[in-house]
Parts: sequence; C-alpha cells; structure tokens
Amino acid sequence: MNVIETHNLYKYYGIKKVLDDLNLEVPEGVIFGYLGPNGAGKTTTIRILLNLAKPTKGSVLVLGENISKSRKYLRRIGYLPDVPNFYNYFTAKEYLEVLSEIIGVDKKRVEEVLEIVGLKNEKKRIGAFSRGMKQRLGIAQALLPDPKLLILDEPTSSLDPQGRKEILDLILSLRGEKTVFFSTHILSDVERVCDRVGILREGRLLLNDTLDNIKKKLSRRIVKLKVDDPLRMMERVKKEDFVEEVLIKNQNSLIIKVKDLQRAGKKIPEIIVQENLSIMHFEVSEPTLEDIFFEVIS
Ligand SMILES: Nc1ncnc2c1ncn2[C@@H]1O[C@H](COP(=O)(O)OP(=O)(O)OP(=O)(O)O)[C@@H](O)[C@H]1O
Repeated sequence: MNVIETHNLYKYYGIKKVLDDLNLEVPEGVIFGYLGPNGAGKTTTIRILLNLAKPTKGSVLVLGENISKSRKYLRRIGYLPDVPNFYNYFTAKEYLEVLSEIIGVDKKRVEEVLEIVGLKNEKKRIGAFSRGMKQRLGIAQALLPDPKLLILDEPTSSLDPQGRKEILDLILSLRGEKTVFFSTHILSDVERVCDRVGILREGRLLLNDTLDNIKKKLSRRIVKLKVDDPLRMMERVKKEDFVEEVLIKNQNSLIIKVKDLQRAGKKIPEIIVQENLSIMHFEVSEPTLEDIFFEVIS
C-alpha cells in the first residue's frame, strides 16, 4: 500500500508553476528521502500533504484518504516543520505533557517518546537545548500521537555533524515502525538512511525509486579524476570513443563516464602524459547519489 500518492498534482502561485504534474508514490514502511535544490517545491509538497495549501489541480491520497474530502488522516501524521518553535521556559517533559493534553494523548506516551528520542533524563529547560536536542524534541512531539506517517521538513539542515548523526540514527531507529518522509538537500543524509528517493527539480519529479534501483539504472562505470588543468583534459578526453560523457564538478574534478573501463584505464594515463598534466587523484567507482543527483538535475 502507498502511504502517499499524488496524481497529476499541480501548484501555481500566481503565474509561477511550483509543482508540475507531480506523481509521487511513497510505499508503507519506507524511509523516503525527498531531495531537491532550494526552491524545487519540497516544502510546497509538504504543505499540500498537510492540507496547509490547496493543490491547483490533481489529487492527493494520504493513508488511503483523499485529502480534499477529509482531514481525519491528519491525526495519523506526525510533522516536524523546518523551524520548530517551543516554549523555552518548559522542560521537554513539561512541554510534551501540555501538548499531550491538548491533542488528547495519554501522558504515558510522553515517557515513551522521551525515551525514543533520548531526552528521558534531560532536566534542562528547552531554552538551554542545543539545536540537535531541539530537533529531537521536535521529533518527539511529532511521535506523540503514535502516527503511522512521519513528515520531517529538512530535519538536519541546521545541525552540526554530531546533531545530524543523532537525528539520522533516530530516523533509522524508526525503520519498520513508521513510514518516514523527509525533505532535504543533503545528499549524504539520504544515502545513509533512505530506502527510496524522489528527486525534484523545478516542481517536476525526475526520479522516484529505491536507492538500489537508481544506482543500478544509472550504474555506468565512472572515473573520477583530478588534474591541474581539468578543462584541457575534458576537451581532450571527450573525443575518445571509450568515453560516454565528461562533467566537471567542484571546479577541478572530472567525472568521466566510460563505456569500456579497460580501455579507459589504459588510455587516460596515456593522455595525461601526452598532455603533460599533473595528476592529483584517479579513482574508478560506481556512481554515488551525489553523482546521480548532479547528473539528473543538470
Ligand atoms: N506562498 C507562496 N507564494 C508565492 N510563491 C511561493 C510561496 N511559497 C513558495 N513559493 C515559491 O515556490 C517555489 C518553491 O518553494 P518551496 O519552499 O516549496 O521550495 P523548497 O524545495 O522547499 O526550497 P527550500 O529548500 O529552499 O526550502 C519557490 O520559488 C518559492 O519562492
């Protein structure tokens, strides 16, 4: 069963098309990474899923309900906004207890969620929390109604590496129990925790598949090369018949997709010598999600 389905979904703000024929499918139980550069339409999608914005055209099913007909499904969703706000003078426990009363959840659940997010013995007021602790508290509040689906909007983007690791470990610990849909532009986070990935650009879904399938589909051999004159190397190497495509990444790295790895291994060093270039790095690899992302969105 799909927990989220959008059918030919469009969203316009004035004349600006923000979502363009979006057909998204998120199966039950997966950790789904919704990836896209700034302005791609990730938050807009989430706002529509939460009934905070109306689609211009198309239909949306969440947890089997057509969201234009009923809002009951919202009770089975936990949501962490990109910038969560808390009452700073409460402790985590006090805050969640107040919330549990408002939404009508048994107070026992507060202890459970504090345990899940590792804040059970935390006595400090929220105002003294690190950003990572605040995000964990945000996930705790999202988990409070024991939702089937957790929607997290950029949960790691403002965190340091330690905070990011804590949140990603927490997301991983929910695997199998909840469906987690999270938006991000951090590729390594997706690669670490997600089963499925949707890549969005300018409101269009360019890929929506398991990470394994995406890698298999796009799994041509890649040579990563760093030389002192990447432009010259690119001009030279793209004429070779064993080369399918050459890209320059981060100014000085070449990504060479090759049809014949053996010939590439022989010819590339020859070209480097002929062109009198200095080599800083040479590596043959399968594409990472980052390579795929740049290929797909470029
Ligand atoms: N209420 C609004 N009115 C007009 N334009 C909007 C509105 N909300 C979003 N947009 C525009 O829609 C586009 C998509 O925005 P959205 O916030 O969904 O992208 P995003 O992928 O979440 O980006 P980011 O990673 O920067 O948060 C942007 O060009 C944005 O300026």
